[in-house]
Amino acid sequence: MKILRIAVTGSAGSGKSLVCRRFKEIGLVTLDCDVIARQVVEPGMQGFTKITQLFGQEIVLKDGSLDRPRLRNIIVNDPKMRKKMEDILHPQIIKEMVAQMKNAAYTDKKAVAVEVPLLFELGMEKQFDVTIVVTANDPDLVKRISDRDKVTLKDAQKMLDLQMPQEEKTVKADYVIINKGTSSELFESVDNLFEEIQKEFLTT
Ligand SMILES: CC(C)(COP(=O)(O)OP(=O)(O)OC[C@H]1O[C@@H](n2cnc3c(N)ncnc32)[C@H](O)[C@@H]1O)[C@@H](O)C(=O)NCCC(=O)NCCS
Ligand SMILES: Nc1ncnc2c1ncn2[C@@H]1O[C@H](COP(=O)(O)OP(=O)(O)OP(=O)(O)O)[C@@H](O)[C@H]1O
Repeated sequence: MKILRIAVTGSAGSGKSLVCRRFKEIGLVTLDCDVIARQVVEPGMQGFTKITQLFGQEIVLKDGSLDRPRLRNIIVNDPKMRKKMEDILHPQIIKEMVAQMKNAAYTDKKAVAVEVPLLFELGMEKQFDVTIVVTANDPDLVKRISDRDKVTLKDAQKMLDLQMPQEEKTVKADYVIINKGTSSELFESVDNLFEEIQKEFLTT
Protein backbone atom coordinates (compact mmCIF):
# COMPACT_ATOMS: atom_id res chain seq x y z
CA MET A 1 0.00 0.00 0.00
CA LYS A 2 3.00 2.33 0.37
CA ILE A 3 3.68 4.13 -2.89
CA LEU A 4 6.47 6.63 -3.56
CA ARG A 5 4.88 10.03 -4.24
CA ILE A 6 6.81 12.09 -6.80
CA ALA A 7 5.83 15.69 -7.66
CA VAL A 8 6.80 17.04 -11.09
CA THR A 9 6.73 20.82 -11.17
CA GLY A 10 8.14 23.56 -13.40
CA SER A 11 7.01 26.66 -15.19
CA ALA A 12 4.31 26.54 -17.86
CA GLY A 13 5.77 25.03 -21.04
CA SER A 14 8.82 23.57 -19.30
CA GLY A 15 8.00 19.99 -20.32
CA LYS A 16 6.25 18.49 -17.24
CA SER A 17 3.68 16.68 -19.38
CA LEU A 18 6.42 15.08 -21.50
CA VAL A 19 8.28 14.03 -18.35
CA CYS A 20 5.12 12.46 -16.94
CA ARG A 21 4.39 10.76 -20.25
CA ARG A 22 7.79 9.08 -19.94
CA PHE A 23 7.13 8.15 -16.31
CA LYS A 24 3.93 6.45 -17.47
CA GLU A 25 5.80 4.57 -20.21
CA ILE A 26 8.28 3.24 -17.67
CA GLY A 27 5.50 1.95 -15.42
CA LEU A 28 4.56 4.66 -12.93
CA VAL A 29 1.03 5.82 -12.18
CA THR A 30 0.66 9.41 -13.39
CA LEU A 31 -1.74 12.17 -12.35
CA ASP A 32 -2.06 15.76 -13.55
CA CYS A 33 -3.33 18.78 -11.59
CA ASP A 34 -4.25 20.59 -14.84
CA VAL A 35 -6.59 17.67 -15.61
CA ILE A 36 -7.94 17.78 -12.05
CA ALA A 37 -8.45 21.55 -12.45
CA ARG A 38 -10.66 20.73 -15.43
CA GLN A 39 -12.54 17.97 -13.58
CA VAL A 40 -13.52 20.24 -10.67
CA VAL A 41 -15.19 22.73 -13.03
CA GLU A 42 -17.15 20.26 -15.13
CA PRO A 43 -20.84 21.19 -15.38
CA GLY A 44 -22.60 19.88 -12.25
CA MET A 45 -19.52 20.12 -10.05
CA GLN A 46 -19.34 22.52 -7.10
CA GLY A 47 -16.46 24.37 -8.77
CA PHE A 48 -18.57 25.04 -11.86
CA THR A 49 -21.44 26.43 -9.77
CA LYS A 50 -19.15 28.70 -7.75
CA ILE A 51 -17.25 29.98 -10.80
CA THR A 52 -20.50 30.81 -12.62
CA GLN A 53 -21.78 32.58 -9.48
CA LEU A 54 -18.57 34.63 -9.46
CA PHE A 55 -18.38 35.51 -13.17
CA GLY A 56 -22.01 35.24 -14.29
CA GLN A 57 -23.54 33.22 -17.13
CA GLU A 58 -21.41 35.01 -19.75
CA ILE A 59 -18.56 32.68 -18.70
CA VAL A 60 -20.58 29.63 -19.90
CA LEU A 61 -20.39 28.55 -23.55
CA LYS A 62 -23.38 27.37 -25.61
CA ASP A 63 -22.42 23.72 -24.98
CA GLY A 64 -22.70 24.33 -21.20
CA SER A 65 -18.96 24.22 -20.45
CA LEU A 66 -16.81 27.08 -19.11
CA ASP A 67 -15.26 29.54 -21.55
CA ARG A 68 -11.62 28.71 -20.77
CA PRO A 69 -9.96 31.30 -23.08
CA ARG A 70 -12.06 33.98 -21.40
CA LEU A 71 -11.14 32.72 -17.92
CA ARG A 72 -7.51 32.68 -18.98
CA ASN A 73 -7.80 36.28 -20.09
CA ILE A 74 -9.24 37.23 -16.69
CA ILE A 75 -6.52 35.29 -14.85
CA VAL A 76 -3.66 37.12 -16.60
CA ASN A 77 -5.22 40.61 -16.56
CA ASP A 78 -7.28 40.94 -13.37
CA PRO A 79 -5.40 40.07 -10.16
CA LYS A 80 -8.44 40.55 -7.87
CA MET A 81 -10.67 38.20 -9.87
CA ARG A 82 -7.81 35.71 -10.25
CA LYS A 83 -7.44 35.60 -6.46
CA LYS A 84 -11.19 35.01 -6.05
CA MET A 85 -11.09 32.25 -8.66
CA GLU A 86 -8.05 30.60 -7.09
CA ASP A 87 -9.64 30.76 -3.63
CA ILE A 88 -12.51 28.69 -5.02
CA LEU A 89 -10.49 26.25 -7.14
CA HIS A 90 -7.20 25.59 -5.33
CA PRO A 91 -8.67 23.91 -2.21
CA GLN A 92 -10.79 21.69 -4.47
CA ILE A 93 -7.83 20.80 -6.71
CA ILE A 94 -5.67 19.92 -3.69
CA LYS A 95 -8.42 17.79 -2.09
CA GLU A 96 -9.02 15.88 -5.32
CA MET A 97 -5.28 15.42 -5.93
CA VAL A 98 -4.81 13.90 -2.46
CA ALA A 99 -7.80 11.59 -3.05
CA GLN A 100 -6.44 10.43 -6.43
CA MET A 101 -2.99 9.80 -4.89
CA LYS A 102 -4.62 7.64 -2.19
CA ASN A 103 -6.32 5.60 -4.91
CA ALA A 104 -2.97 5.21 -6.68
CA ALA A 105 -1.63 3.52 -3.54
CA TYR A 106 -4.08 0.64 -4.13
CA THR A 107 -2.43 -0.25 -7.46
CA ASP A 108 0.57 -2.59 -7.74
CA LYS A 109 2.79 0.28 -8.97
CA LYS A 110 5.74 1.37 -6.87
CA ALA A 111 5.54 5.10 -7.59
CA VAL A 112 3.09 7.80 -8.63
CA ALA A 113 4.26 10.91 -10.51
CA VAL A 114 1.99 13.92 -10.21
CA GLU A 115 2.20 16.98 -12.46
CA VAL A 116 1.76 19.95 -10.10
CA PRO A 117 2.39 23.32 -11.82
CA LEU A 118 1.99 25.37 -8.63
CA LEU A 119 3.67 22.94 -6.20
CA PHE A 120 5.81 25.48 -4.32
CA GLU A 121 3.49 28.45 -4.88
CA LEU A 122 0.75 26.56 -2.97
CA GLY A 123 3.01 24.85 -0.43
CA MET A 124 1.99 21.42 -1.67
CA GLU A 125 5.48 19.91 -1.43
CA LYS A 126 4.72 18.36 1.97
CA GLN A 127 2.32 15.95 0.25
CA PHE A 128 5.26 14.29 -1.58
CA ASP A 129 8.33 12.13 -0.87
CA VAL A 130 10.32 13.50 -3.84
CA THR A 131 10.09 16.79 -5.77
CA ILE A 132 11.39 17.30 -9.30
CA VAL A 133 11.52 20.59 -11.19
CA VAL A 134 11.71 20.65 -15.00
CA THR A 135 13.48 23.71 -16.39
CA ALA A 136 13.96 25.15 -19.87
CA ASN A 137 15.25 28.36 -21.43
CA ASP A 138 12.90 31.27 -20.67
CA PRO A 139 12.36 32.26 -24.34
CA ASP A 140 11.50 28.61 -25.15
CA LEU A 141 8.81 28.64 -22.44
CA VAL A 142 7.11 31.69 -23.93
CA LYS A 143 7.26 30.30 -27.47
CA ARG A 144 5.96 26.85 -26.47
CA ILE A 145 3.02 28.25 -24.49
CA SER A 146 2.14 30.61 -27.32
CA ASP A 147 2.30 27.80 -29.95
CA ARG A 148 0.49 25.18 -27.84
CA ASP A 149 -2.26 27.34 -26.36
CA LYS A 150 -2.71 29.69 -29.35
CA VAL A 151 -2.12 32.83 -27.29
CA THR A 152 0.09 35.85 -28.02
CA LEU A 153 3.70 35.88 -26.80
CA LYS A 154 2.69 38.72 -24.48
CA ASP A 155 -0.11 36.68 -22.89
CA ALA A 156 2.18 33.64 -22.62
CA GLN A 157 4.66 35.82 -20.74
CA LYS A 158 1.89 37.14 -18.48
CA MET A 159 0.95 33.56 -17.47
CA LEU A 160 4.61 32.84 -16.68
CA ASP A 161 4.82 36.02 -14.59
CA LEU A 162 2.13 34.58 -12.28
CA GLN A 163 4.45 31.72 -11.38
CA MET A 164 7.53 31.44 -9.17
CA PRO A 165 10.76 32.11 -11.17
CA GLN A 166 12.54 28.96 -12.39
CA GLU A 167 15.64 29.73 -10.29
CA GLU A 168 13.63 29.72 -7.05
CA LYS A 169 11.93 26.42 -7.90
CA THR A 170 15.32 24.90 -8.72
CA VAL A 171 16.61 25.76 -5.25
CA LYS A 172 13.55 24.23 -3.56
CA ALA A 173 13.32 20.96 -5.54
CA ASP A 174 15.12 17.70 -4.68
CA TYR A 175 16.00 17.01 -8.33
CA VAL A 176 16.24 19.11 -11.49
CA ILE A 177 15.58 17.92 -15.04
CA ILE A 178 16.99 20.32 -17.62
CA ASN A 179 14.89 20.30 -20.80
CA LYS A 180 17.08 22.17 -23.23
CA GLY A 181 17.58 19.51 -25.90
CA THR A 182 15.39 17.15 -27.92
CA SER A 183 12.46 15.21 -26.48
CA SER A 184 14.51 11.97 -26.75
CA GLU A 185 17.20 13.58 -24.62
CA LEU A 186 14.51 14.59 -22.14
CA PHE A 187 13.22 11.00 -21.96
CA GLU A 188 16.76 9.76 -21.36
CA SER A 189 17.12 12.23 -18.48
CA VAL A 190 13.86 10.92 -16.98
CA ASP A 191 15.07 7.30 -17.24
CA ASN A 192 18.39 8.16 -15.59
CA LEU A 193 16.74 10.14 -12.82
CA PHE A 194 14.28 7.35 -12.06
CA GLU A 195 17.20 4.92 -11.74
CA GLU A 196 18.71 7.29 -9.18
CA ILE A 197 15.40 7.70 -7.32
CA GLN A 198 14.89 3.94 -7.22
CA LYS A 199 18.34 3.44 -5.70
CA GLU A 200 17.69 6.14 -3.11
CA PHE A 201 14.06 5.37 -2.18
CA LEU A 202 12.92 2.01 -3.51
CA THR A 203 15.62 -0.49 -2.63
CA THR A 204 14.81 -2.62 0.40
C1 LIG B 1 -7.45 29.81 -16.48
C2 LIG B 1 -7.74 28.45 -17.08
C3 LIG B 1 -9.24 28.24 -17.22
C4 LIG B 1 -7.09 28.43 -18.50
O1 LIG B 1 -7.32 27.16 -19.07
P1 LIG B 1 -6.47 26.64 -20.33
O2 LIG B 1 -7.13 25.39 -20.80
O3 LIG B 1 -6.32 27.76 -21.33
O4 LIG B 1 -5.01 26.38 -19.78
P2 LIG B 1 -4.48 25.20 -18.81
O5 LIG B 1 -5.48 24.89 -17.76
O6 LIG B 1 -3.99 24.08 -19.66
O7 LIG B 1 -3.28 25.94 -18.07
C5 LIG B 1 -2.04 26.14 -18.73
C6 LIG B 1 -0.97 26.44 -17.71
O8 LIG B 1 -1.23 27.71 -17.11
C7 LIG B 1 -0.70 27.71 -15.81
N1 LIG B 1 -1.73 28.18 -14.85
C8 LIG B 1 -3.05 27.88 -14.80
N2 LIG B 1 -3.66 28.50 -13.80
C9 LIG B 1 -2.69 29.23 -13.19
C10 LIG B 1 -2.67 30.09 -12.07
N3 LIG B 1 -3.79 30.31 -11.37
N4 LIG B 1 -1.50 30.67 -11.72
C11 LIG B 1 -0.36 30.43 -12.41
N5 LIG B 1 -0.32 29.63 -13.49
C12 LIG B 1 -1.46 29.04 -13.86
C13 LIG B 1 -0.26 26.31 -15.48
O9 LIG B 1 1.13 26.19 -15.69
C14 LIG B 1 -0.94 25.48 -16.52
O10 LIG B 1 -0.22 24.31 -16.75
C15 LIG B 1 -7.12 27.30 -16.21
O11 LIG B 1 -5.72 27.34 -16.28
C16 LIG B 1 -7.57 27.33 -14.77
O12 LIG B 1 -8.66 26.90 -14.46
N6 LIG B 1 -6.71 27.87 -13.87
C17 LIG B 1 -7.04 27.96 -12.46
C18 LIG B 1 -6.71 26.69 -11.75
C19 LIG B 1 -5.22 26.59 -11.49
O13 LIG B 1 -4.65 27.38 -10.75
N7 LIG B 1 -4.58 25.60 -12.15
C20 LIG B 1 -3.18 25.34 -12.01
C21 LIG B 1 -2.94 23.94 -11.58
S1 LIG B 1 -3.08 23.73 -9.85
N1 LIG C 1 12.46 19.06 -25.58
C1 LIG C 1 11.40 19.40 -26.32
N2 LIG C 1 11.45 19.38 -27.65
C2 LIG C 1 10.39 19.76 -28.41
N3 LIG C 1 9.19 20.16 -27.92
C3 LIG C 1 9.07 20.20 -26.59
C4 LIG C 1 10.15 19.82 -25.71
N4 LIG C 1 9.74 19.95 -24.44
C5 LIG C 1 8.47 20.39 -24.50
N5 LIG C 1 8.07 20.53 -25.79
C6 LIG C 1 6.74 21.00 -26.26
O1 LIG C 1 6.46 22.21 -25.58
C7 LIG C 1 5.10 22.26 -25.18
C8 LIG C 1 5.04 22.38 -23.66
O2 LIG C 1 5.47 21.15 -23.06
P1 LIG C 1 4.58 20.46 -21.94
O3 LIG C 1 3.12 20.52 -22.32
O4 LIG C 1 5.17 19.12 -21.63
O5 LIG C 1 4.87 21.51 -20.77
P2 LIG C 1 4.23 21.63 -19.35
O6 LIG C 1 5.34 21.92 -18.42
O7 LIG C 1 3.37 20.42 -19.08
O8 LIG C 1 3.33 22.94 -19.51
P3 LIG C 1 2.02 23.44 -18.72
O9 LIG C 1 2.34 23.63 -17.29
O10 LIG C 1 1.71 24.76 -19.38
O11 LIG C 1 0.94 22.41 -18.97
C9 LIG C 1 4.43 20.98 -25.69
O12 LIG C 1 3.79 21.27 -26.91
C10 LIG C 1 5.62 20.03 -25.86
O13 LIG C 1 5.38 19.06 -26.83
